[in-house]
Amino acid sequence: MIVGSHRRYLKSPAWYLKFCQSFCHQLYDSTVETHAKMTTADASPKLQQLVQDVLQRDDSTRILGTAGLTVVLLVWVYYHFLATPDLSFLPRAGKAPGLFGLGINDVKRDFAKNGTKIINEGYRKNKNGMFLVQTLNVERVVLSPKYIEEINSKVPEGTLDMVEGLRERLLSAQTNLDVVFRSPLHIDVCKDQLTRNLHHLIGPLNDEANHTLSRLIPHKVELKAYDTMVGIITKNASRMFGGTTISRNEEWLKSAADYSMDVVSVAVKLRPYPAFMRPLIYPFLGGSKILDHHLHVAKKTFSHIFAERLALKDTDEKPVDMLQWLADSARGSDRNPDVLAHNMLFMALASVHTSSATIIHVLFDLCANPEFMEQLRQDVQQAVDESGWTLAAIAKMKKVDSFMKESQRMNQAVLTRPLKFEDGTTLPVGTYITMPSHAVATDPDIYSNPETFDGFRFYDKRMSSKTEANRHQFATTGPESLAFGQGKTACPGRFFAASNIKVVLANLLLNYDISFPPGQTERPKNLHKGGLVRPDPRQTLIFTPRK
Ligand code: HEM
Repeated sequence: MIVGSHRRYLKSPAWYLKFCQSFCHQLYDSTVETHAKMTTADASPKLQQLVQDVLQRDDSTRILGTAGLTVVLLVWVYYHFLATPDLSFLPRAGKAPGLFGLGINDVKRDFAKNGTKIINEGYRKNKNGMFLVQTLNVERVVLSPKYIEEINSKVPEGTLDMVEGLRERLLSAQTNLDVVFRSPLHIDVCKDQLTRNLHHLIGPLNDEANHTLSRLIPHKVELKAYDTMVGIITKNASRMFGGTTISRNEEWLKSAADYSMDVVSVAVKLRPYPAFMRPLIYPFLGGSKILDHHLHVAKKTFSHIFAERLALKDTDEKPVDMLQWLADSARGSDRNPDVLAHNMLFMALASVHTSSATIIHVLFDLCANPEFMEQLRQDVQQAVDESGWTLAAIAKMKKVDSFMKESQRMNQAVLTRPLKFEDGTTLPVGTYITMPSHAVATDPDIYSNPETFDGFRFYDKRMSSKTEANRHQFATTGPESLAFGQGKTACPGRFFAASNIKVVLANLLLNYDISFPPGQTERPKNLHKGGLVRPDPRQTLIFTPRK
């Protein structure tokens, strides 16, 4: 029935897609039943039917069908028996898939719904060890933060693959992000030039925030927080990418704001298919055209600029922006304007929604705790009065920094980005490891009254002694603070993220009163899915310009 309809399905992409889906579901359903009936030695009727259907076709279809089925079965066997590391010796949190991964979709559905609870329970039971959990994509080993020190100091360089987890999450082989991930260029420029040049960026970031806010919110208005902040952050990030030419380019801004959601949405649609079928399916997904469009916009926006920037000599005066840092650092096949344009799309993916979600959480926490508003405003005013819009002023905004960190602590994703652990005494090659950032952030052994929002929790810690003064900052990472990942593999853009969010927040505080709509006093509940946490995109805020 299925393989026989092969040629007919091939006539139209939609039919072909349906064919692939039904083939997989048939195979999946059949194998589930085969497993359930293994003890009766009775093969699944659906699987039998599938094989019968193939055998009853004419010769050529039969040969093709049989060959196809054999390949599918071999790949499936490889995938479940040989390609997955054996982690069965570890304790597990949440439901376990059946033998050979059967019933895995139910387990994933359960994780989508109860991910936070599952991880938190796993952490409580295995605080000083590690446990296994089936997440929405792969199985991950969740490590106690006590391993951080050991990983950072003893694991040899190159053992942890920083990109592999992201590759898996974004299915980069199909969504074309492998062009970016095949080299560490995007990580290196963030770690090095972006962070080193922060002091050049504060003035332009402030200018951009002013420009946007004066046009977007000239009078009292109620706006959706999510859309508004994504718009402001995309413009500010784009100002750092390439000055006002980029930050005022509406076509690019739209792609930069939408790209990460669109990539994730394609990855979500592709994931149910076995890896070997994804390249066949991808071109027929609606989302693939949208990703092509974003890439087209990125090339149209950046490729001609990269061609000029690559030609600049070291003796030339060079702009201080992401375009130039990428051009200067690119080697080998990365020295290609189109490849660099693709890198810019990734920069948008890494920076826009992460920073937007952070500032939205901060605003929700501010509106729910308005008693902090005036003190934060004074913190900003004093720093700017003393040092102008400079990096020094940003560093002086310690109360704002503390409020941001407390908001991040309370609204943390459950899992940080996973890493591939290549050696070690316990975990086999190919294991995805991760840290339980939400469970740690709400652990009463680490934070007193963890359920209480205390905007100056980290400020008070910094003020408590000289040795603590430079710790507990928004961009500081450590076993107690996992939102940016850890150690050598921590987010390389976090210092820029901290400064940019502070600049935007400081401008909002100085120029507006911000509140929930009348009658609302509590922040909206976060949306949880599969261990990820999002601020509610439906929530509106009222912005009232201050005299
Ligand atoms: C509040 C905002 C942000 C948060 C919460 C955040 C969080 C993270 C996390 C958790 C990781 C993975 C670290 C790990 O492997 O343990 C990461 C990686 C990364 N982030 Fe950020 N990030 C933010 C903003 C930014 C910004 C503004 C940039 C660039 C301008 C950036 C660039 C990157 C890059 C290049 C990577 C490495 C990606 C790779 O492995 O290929 N991030 N970030």
